Amino acid sequence: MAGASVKVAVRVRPFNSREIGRNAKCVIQMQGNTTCISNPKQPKDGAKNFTFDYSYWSHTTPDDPGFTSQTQVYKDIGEEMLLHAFEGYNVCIFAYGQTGAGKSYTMMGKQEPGQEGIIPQLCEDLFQRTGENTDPDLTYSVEVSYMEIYCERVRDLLNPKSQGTLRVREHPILGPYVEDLSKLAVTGFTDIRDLMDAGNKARTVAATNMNETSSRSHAVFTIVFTQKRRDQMTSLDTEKVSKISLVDLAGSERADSSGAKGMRLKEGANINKSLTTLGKVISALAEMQSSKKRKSDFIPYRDSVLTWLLKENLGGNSRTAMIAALSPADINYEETLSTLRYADRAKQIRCNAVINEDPNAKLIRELKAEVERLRNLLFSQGLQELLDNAVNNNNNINNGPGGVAGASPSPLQLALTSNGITPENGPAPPGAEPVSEGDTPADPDQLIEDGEEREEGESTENISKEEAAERLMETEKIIAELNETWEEKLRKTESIRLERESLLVEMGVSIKEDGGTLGVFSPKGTPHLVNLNEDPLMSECLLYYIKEGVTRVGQQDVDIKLSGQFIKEIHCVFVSETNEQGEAARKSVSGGHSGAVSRSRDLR
Ligand SMILES: Nc1ncnc2c1ncn2[C@@H]1O[C@H](COP(=O)(O)OP(=O)(O)OP(=O)(O)O)[C@@H](O)[C@H]1O
Repeated sequence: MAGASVKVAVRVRPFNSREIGRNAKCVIQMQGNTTCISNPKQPKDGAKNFTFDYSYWSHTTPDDPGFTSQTQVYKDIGEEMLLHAFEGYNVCIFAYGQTGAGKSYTMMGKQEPGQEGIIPQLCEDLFQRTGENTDPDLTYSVEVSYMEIYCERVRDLLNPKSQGTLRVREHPILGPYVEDLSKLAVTGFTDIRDLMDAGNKARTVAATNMNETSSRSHAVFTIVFTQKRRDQMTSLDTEKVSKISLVDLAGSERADSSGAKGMRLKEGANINKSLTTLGKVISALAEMQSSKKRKSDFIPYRDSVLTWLLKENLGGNSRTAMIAALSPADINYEETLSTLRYADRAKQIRCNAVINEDPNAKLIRELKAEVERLRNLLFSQGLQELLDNAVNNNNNINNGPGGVAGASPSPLQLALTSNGITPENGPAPPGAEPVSEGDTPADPDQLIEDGEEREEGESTENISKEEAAERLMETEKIIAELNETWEEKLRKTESIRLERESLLVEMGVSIKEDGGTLGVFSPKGTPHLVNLNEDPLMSECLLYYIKEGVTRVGQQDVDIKLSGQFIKEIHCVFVSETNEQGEAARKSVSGGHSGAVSRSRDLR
């Protein structure tokens, strides 16, 4: 398995209504695994051919023999990656492409038969397979996290309490990770589907509140899949843990072609920072393969949060697949060509995946050794008294879980803070306000600085007492997390679920079914209107359900009349975001609009 290439697929979608309205021409052709793109402006320029592991033709309808369905894409890519996860490898599937090219459709899809994307199909398949297990010595556990990276900041999509930005940190043993990102225990497909829905909803709501659109953020859905086998003779357990990372990247269009201005342009620059860095990482990895000269420390993983967190998946310990989503339309020729080139480069990346056998025992051993080293260091700096206190009181490290990680401060934390050791960038001191957005951004510049000061895996010999104290707390917290029992994880998941539900009700984003009324409710007078539009360039309908009656949106009155579960009438005039020429597209809607209702059903 070592040295396997990144699997690369491209997929072309049908024309959307805007493209049909403009009489768009299809510039993509596919034959076997070859994709051909022709330049609409310079037919003489000749067509360009690219070969990938898969070229998926989804431009037509299922009755076309060459058509590739959601099921087929899952079978080729999702299932293969899931099987690698069962073998114990880390796996990653990421979707790349211009806004509206079909990334979310391929990854998430729609909640309609035959329209589910890779993520729900993979989750269902995972539980189908684990449910078929008849070996009493083999048990499985599944944990899920879902985060969004927007403008280089990380948000937890599953934990309503986590309102601000999470810190991206580096641990000398574990590598890059997101501090305090919730990892929720799930016991079946329904659990995971509910979390997926909750996360998608949180993503849309957050985007609406901040006047963004979800196409500007990267969404990373992670499944930690653990297989535990009991050896009857020794009564010892061995574990294989694989991390399944499923990534829906932000739209890849360049700022100038999306007509972005002002704030949008700035956002674009930040998003492009992640995507540009991803491009640089892919190029550097490809070059490393071809020249065999450069060392991996040349790869600019640290230059963006996205590449830093996906480090293992890009050329490291992972089996990785990339799906590039293509627009078929002539108007998008330049962007589509650039997507094809990007995908072509990704083909050259090779990853060195290894089976993650028994990492917990090894990890805990290594982490304990690290704690020992750090203690010795603090001891040598005259902090013996502090350490004695901590050792006497702290049973987190040596005697199993002393409580849920991230809950109250440990005796060691208290001892360190009472001795005035609260490192500048360390965890918040006990009783401190939660980290608010802007306080500790996951700033890649900071990551670079950190990297310059402390190289990966560097020993503890040369670090200051502040750093040692910080690292000690960090390691202690990680050990507590690793020691958490499955029951504790389930309890934590349930309490977060209850919090999430009550928060959504408070925010007015909930579904109430009293005699068929379906919508977004507002018990506290908070916004009645949630914009669930995913694609600003496709101006079919920007406004989604609300309460019956007139709602004022900016300068607009939106008048909605309901009939059972259907919007009977909707009257409004709205100005969409800029179209690709940078003009504001104005459109009025009136009359019945059942489409809006079917989208609002996605809120369920
Ligand atoms: N293969 C496909 N078959 C049918 N419809 C598709 C396909 N791919 C995309 N679409 C439709 O095209 C629209 C845009 O797709 P999608 O939202 O997946 O784009 P995206 O690349 O994720 O955009 P964004 O960057 O905004 O998230 C959606 O309405 C989606 O349902």
